[in-house]
Amino acid sequence: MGQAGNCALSLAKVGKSYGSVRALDNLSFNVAEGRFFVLFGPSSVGKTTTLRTIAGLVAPDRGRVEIFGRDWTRAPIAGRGVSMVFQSFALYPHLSVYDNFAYPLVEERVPRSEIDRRVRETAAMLRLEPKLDRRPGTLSGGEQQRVALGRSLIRRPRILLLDEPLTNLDAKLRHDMRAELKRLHRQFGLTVVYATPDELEALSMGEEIAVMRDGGIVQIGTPDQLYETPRDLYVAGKIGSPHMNLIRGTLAADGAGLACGIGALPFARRLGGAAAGEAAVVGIRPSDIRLAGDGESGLAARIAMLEPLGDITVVSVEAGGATLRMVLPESAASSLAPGQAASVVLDPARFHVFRASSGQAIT
Ligand SMILES: Nc1ncnc2c1ncn2[C@@H]1O[C@H](COP(=O)(O)OP(=O)(O)OP(=O)(O)O)[C@@H](O)[C@H]1O
Repeated sequence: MGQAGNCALSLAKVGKSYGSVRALDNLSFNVAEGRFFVLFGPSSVGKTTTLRTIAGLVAPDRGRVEIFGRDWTRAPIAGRGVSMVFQSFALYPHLSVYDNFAYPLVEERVPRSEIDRRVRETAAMLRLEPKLDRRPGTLSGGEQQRVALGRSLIRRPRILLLDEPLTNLDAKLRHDMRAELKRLHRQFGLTVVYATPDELEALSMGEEIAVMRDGGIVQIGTPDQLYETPRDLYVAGKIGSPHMNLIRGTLAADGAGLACGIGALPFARRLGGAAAGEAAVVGIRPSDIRLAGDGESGLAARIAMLEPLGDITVVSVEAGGATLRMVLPESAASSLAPGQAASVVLDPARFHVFRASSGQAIT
């Protein structure tokens, strides 16, 4: 975790509509200074509109935006100390890397010698010193992305907004840039708000992740919190790969288990606050299912499919009309074959139980 200091950014009940489209709906969250904060959700969920609202490019219809304790809801863009890197890098193609970096400072009428010092400092930070004379068109995608970052960083923003900055890069470069961004964040204690639809990016970079849906936030937490205690089925389905297995059924009269197609699933402990006979969904992570040991009783199943992924294998089994996915070490899966009978054990201590009606977790 970054140092949880002052509140760098606070959005309270922000709303923004475009005609009948509610881009942002009662959106609230705080970001502590120095934090790497991720807005995570699929396309059209409102991530870009949120960033544009923070940057001052969008005026919200309702709510309040505070940056370091000051109200910026209806204030102009300038002076916020916020800089945004867009998904399309939007570099000046006819200018060298040096001049792309220098441009924002020239606009701010910073003295020439100071510009030169900061351009070189920024280039060093992004390992772009040998490329300063080149034009963007002659750089690789990753280098262009670093130039776009540099152009934002050179203004020394207090808050850096990144809108799906790695989308246009190939897989290897994305990996390198994730590490690069984390390094920059750590080294300079930047406050970052990072929008992405990519689960891996969100989990690997975010110290805190806001899971967005329909212009609002469903849950905010650390990667561990979202993984261990998803608030509802939406979050449960978005965090964790392969996805959580979902088994539908009805709650037993004593709240101590689920009656479902694969039989009675006893819970590790009785659930309070749930009605007997209520339709419910039990979620089980693929890593919380294993093969039964010798002589151990388990659920009768049949191997349906094996997906080897190096060290681990994703094994799909069929049991009682349901398909369950489990993750096994490669060594444990190597002797398995599709069609073979298997006995599997589900860990009741790791069950996640949700109301079928609302999708909310029952705790
Ligand atoms: N200027 C605009 N005019 C009309 N509708 C808009 C405008 N900006 C955003 N919207 C709509 O608001 C909703 C949220 O858009 P937004 O770009 O914030 O989503 P997003 O989560 O960033 O999506 P993506 O991952 O595809 O970039 C969408 O339905 C979008 O079509």
